[in-house]
Amino acid sequence: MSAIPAIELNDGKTIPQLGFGVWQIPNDEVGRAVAEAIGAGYRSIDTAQGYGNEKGVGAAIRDSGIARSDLYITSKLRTRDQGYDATLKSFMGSLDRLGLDYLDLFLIHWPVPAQDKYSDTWRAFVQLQRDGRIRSIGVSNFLPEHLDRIIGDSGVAPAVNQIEVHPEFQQRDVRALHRQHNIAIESYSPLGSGAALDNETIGAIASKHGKSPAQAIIRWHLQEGLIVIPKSTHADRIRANIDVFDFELDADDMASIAKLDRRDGKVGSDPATNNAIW
Ligand SMILES: NC(=O)C1=CN([C@@H]2O[C@H](COP(=O)(O)OP(=O)(O)OC[C@H]3O[C@@H](n4cnc5c(N)ncnc54)[C@H](OP(=O)(O)O)[C@@H]3O)[C@@H](O)[C@H]2O)C=CC1
Ligand SMILES: O=C1CO[C@H](CO)[C@@H](O)[C@@H]1O
Repeated sequence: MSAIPAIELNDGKTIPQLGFGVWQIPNDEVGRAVAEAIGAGYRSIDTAQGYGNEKGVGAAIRDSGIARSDLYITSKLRTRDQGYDATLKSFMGSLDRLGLDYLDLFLIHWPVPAQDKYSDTWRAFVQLQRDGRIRSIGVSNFLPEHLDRIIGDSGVAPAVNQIEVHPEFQQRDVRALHRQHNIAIESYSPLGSGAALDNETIGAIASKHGKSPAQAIIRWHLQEGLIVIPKSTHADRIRANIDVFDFELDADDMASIAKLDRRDGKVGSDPATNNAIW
């Protein structure tokens, strides 16, 4: 089993570059998937309050027998709990459901500009980090204007912005801006929620290396310096998605994938307008 590389964050902490996402895995099924993932060598798990499966994730990590310090657990604050006091309370709910006394990473799930609470919410995140309850604090689905506002108001830049990135939606201009603030990008829906797996170019590159399309795409994220959190409920796919450290995409492969970027390649919601209950 190859070691998963670590990415250094702007707060001096590190995060495994490859983790396991659990969106759409029900609470009573997530334990089996997380156990498979940990057995396969994943150490980082990405959940969210809105996924409704923090309890199942917590039980699985306790049952795994892996030391807490060797695991990296991320959750995300749901939209309806934004605001300074509500955030402090809601975060304790996550710890309780997960059965943990700290999180490695906690993210504001969506900025939801219409409710205009994300700056106060971020101040609560900064406080929770100072109190030692969260190792690293970050955001998700934040656009550059949302980042500017929280950094301006608090003086603290998030360590991570978790956003949609995959070969058909590469966000190269946004990624360049993040590099200026030294904010790491975590690619969500890294396989385009499955949609990017049928791409012919990806298929040809995968065949050339004797790998699957998912493995070729995950390798692309790693070589782009992105943190990547593919999801699967199938044991064979969970294992295959981490078996990506014995090959390398070459410059031609990377150049071909760069051309797959499309303005309309997005599979998730638009952060400027999304007011979903997450
Ligand atoms: N912050 C945010 O707003 C968001 C965060 N996320 C996070 O990102 C994670 C990953 O994104 P997600 O949208 O789930 O989608 P992914 O891009 O990880 O794709 C998952 C889909 O691909 C399939 N799949 C996975 N591996 C393989 C494989 N090796 N071969 C064939 N098919 C495969 C899965 O099917 P199957 O399960 O049947 O194997 C599933 O349908 C989420 O679980 C969540 O943690 C996602 C969306 C938004
Ligand atoms: O985390 C999430 C899972 O996917 C959903 C659909 O794109 C998102 O809305 C949500 O933020």
